[in-house]
Amino acid sequence: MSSPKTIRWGILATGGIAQTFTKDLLCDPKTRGVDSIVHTVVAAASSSSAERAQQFLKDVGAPSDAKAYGSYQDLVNDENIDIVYVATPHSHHYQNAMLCLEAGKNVLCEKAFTVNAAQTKALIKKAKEKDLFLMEAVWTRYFPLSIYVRDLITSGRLGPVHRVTADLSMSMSPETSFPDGKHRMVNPELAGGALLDLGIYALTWCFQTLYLTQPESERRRPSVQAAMKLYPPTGADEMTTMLLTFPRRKELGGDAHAIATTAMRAATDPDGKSTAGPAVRIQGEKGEVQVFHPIFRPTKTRVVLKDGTVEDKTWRQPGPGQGSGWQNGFQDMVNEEGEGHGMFWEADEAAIALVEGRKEGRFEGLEESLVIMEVMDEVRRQGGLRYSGKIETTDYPVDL
Ligand SMILES: NC(=O)C1=CN([C@@H]2O[C@H](COP(=O)(O)OP(=O)(O)OC[C@H]3O[C@@H](n4cnc5c(N)ncnc54)[C@H](OP(=O)(O)O)[C@@H]3O)[C@@H](O)[C@H]2O)C=CC1
Ligand SMILES: O=C1OC[C@@H](O)[C@H](O)[C@H]1O
Repeated sequence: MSSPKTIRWGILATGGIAQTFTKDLLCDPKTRGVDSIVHTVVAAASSSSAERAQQFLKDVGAPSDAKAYGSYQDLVNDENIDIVYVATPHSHHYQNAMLCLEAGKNVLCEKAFTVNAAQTKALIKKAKEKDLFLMEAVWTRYFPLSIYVRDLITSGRLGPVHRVTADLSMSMSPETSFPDGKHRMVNPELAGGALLDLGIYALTWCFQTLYLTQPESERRRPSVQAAMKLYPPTGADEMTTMLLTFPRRKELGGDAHAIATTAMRAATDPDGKSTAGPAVRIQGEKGEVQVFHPIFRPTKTRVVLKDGTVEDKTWRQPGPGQGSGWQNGFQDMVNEEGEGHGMFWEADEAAIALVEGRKEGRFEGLEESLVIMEVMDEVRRQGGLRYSGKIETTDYPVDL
């Protein structure tokens, strides 16, 4: 067997998810059955200071020779980096990812990919022009649990799937959690709001079950009807409801419906024990598969079939992780002792793609990311949510 290829990561930004992701990168891939690659962190950059980047590298346990930069430009100039993970707020993804691509770096960029579809299109064009890898970091798509659910659909075990409902709602008060309105969840200057932050996971479940599972030539953009409730102090959306119709040929089951919902004040799982039921239901002619909250990092599925079958499964993340989960200003997530968080699956996918010379992820290609952005554009149009010109623009570079 040939020795594993080392992929050298640069981390752009040092906030909450950058920490969680980087700790996961440093979990040994062999513990999850991956032996063709290993990850290393060669540098991190903070827009605030090199000292902050240095502290970050220490906190995550990066190799002692990893470089700390005080600007994103310095990071992308580093010739020892194979791929950059972009972990800034939504508003900054377009400018930051473009900075990386312009400098010839492959990119894994946090969700939501960009603020709008035009920006996603421009990134795709640039990546193709430069022959670089580009992927939206929708980590959940790469979980074994997601692969299992998609296999249930494509194997025909559920029969033709006609409807999917998916909800990610958090049970919190924005007034209490974000009193000054500056947090990225509610701040329009950071492209905040429920849709781009949380609703994208509800859409992810609709898309990975009703779109990705279709033969490529049969995938069609769904039509959309949407309602949005805006949060008066800032104008970001606090609750968004989407009804999608996925066009499908009669022989493949005909049109399928999906309802994707997200809200700050309501709760998918009020008691934290799933007593209220599943967060996602994928319903076919022979029965359904259910996925339980939280749908960004689910650990539990249930298959319920008309023939009386009930199959429960628990999906723990491999380790050895640094145990902590993460804390993002309104919600803590504590992992089981020794577990990783689960962000390594997407990192493995990106690394393996680099080794294989692929330019996109397998479980959410760039075309699908673009269609999802188009859907979110339409939802925002119907709901009356527009961000400032400076963060909706495709101009580059723009100082944010
Ligand atoms: N996949 C997942 O599970 C999760 C994904 N996310 C996504 O990750 C991204 C970042 O979220 P999160 O890490 O929670 O956010 P944080 O606010 O914790 O971190 C964002 C970082 O971005 C950098 N940054 C650059 N410009 C700005 C600015 N104007 N305002 C604020 N920060 C800025 C800062 O790093 P520095 O000073 O070092 O430059 C900051 O620490 C978002 O896209 C979010 O949707 C978030 C949580 C979970
Ligand atoms: O991606 C995410 O997943 C978990 C949420 O709590 C977080 O706000 C969001 O950005």
